[in-house]
Amino acid sequence: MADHDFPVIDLSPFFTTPGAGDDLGAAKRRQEVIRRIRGACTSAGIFLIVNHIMERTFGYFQKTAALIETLLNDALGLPPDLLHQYNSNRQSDRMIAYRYFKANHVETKKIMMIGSYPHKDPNLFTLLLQDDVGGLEFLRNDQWIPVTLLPHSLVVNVGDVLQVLSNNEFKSVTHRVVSPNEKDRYSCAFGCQIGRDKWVEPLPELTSLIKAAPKFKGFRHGEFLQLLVASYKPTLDPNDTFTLMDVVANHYALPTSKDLPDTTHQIEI
Ligand SMILES: O=C(O)CCC(=O)C(=O)O
Ligand SMILES: [Fe+2]
Repeated sequence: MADHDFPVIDLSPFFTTPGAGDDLGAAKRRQEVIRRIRGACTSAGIFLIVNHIMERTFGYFQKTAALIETLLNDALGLPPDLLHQYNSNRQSDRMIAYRYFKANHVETKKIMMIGSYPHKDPNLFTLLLQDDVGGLEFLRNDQWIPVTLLPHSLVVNVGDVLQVLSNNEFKSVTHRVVSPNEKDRYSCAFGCQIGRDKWVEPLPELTSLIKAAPKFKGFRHGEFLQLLVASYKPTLDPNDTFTLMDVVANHYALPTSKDLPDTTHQIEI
């Protein structure tokens, strides 16, 4: 994927006032947004949104996440509001502010990663606000690709839970942050989470109801999180290899999931 075709999705059709003229045009533009979100989620699992209403508060992230959840719902062709009903308890959502120190703050520059090791987000999706320093990268076809930097944009990452609910239609994206050289980097992540006791399995609307085989067996989210923690072996030793275990693919994929990616990436840091 070349830098210029990183999916950048303009949400302005969702902020026009109904009745303010050209409603038909706005409806078409909304459909086009949903089509492009589907394209981004079925391939890279990551995209940028622009022209949303921008603030840095928890409430703002919650509102934006609710809109994104609706768009993901529609992009999967689900009955209206189904993802919202599945995930109506918002108590697990969380917002984290990060500071990544520039590389020459650490003892050796051989340690490339000091902030975020390669990982997939264990949630429905994450919204990410980053500054202009850069360093966020995602994995596609075994290549690390920098996420395009655009002022006033938010990154949307598909997470593991959405990959399973969608029966592998949407891909959870592997990403990392490479520590900056010149300046410290600041970012803010909002995770659209589910509770630990929530049951996760491919949605019947995308399996039994359309006579498609489920590609994952069901699991309790808390059990999945435990396996995930046990499988993470990050290290600050530059000679070590960090092994990223894809818990979803390794523990829950059913033999029908022929199109699942490789289960383990060996990543040199
Ligand atoms: O700081 C970033 O850009 C990435 C943070 C991240 O990957 C996460 O919170 O899951
Ligand atoms: Fe992440």
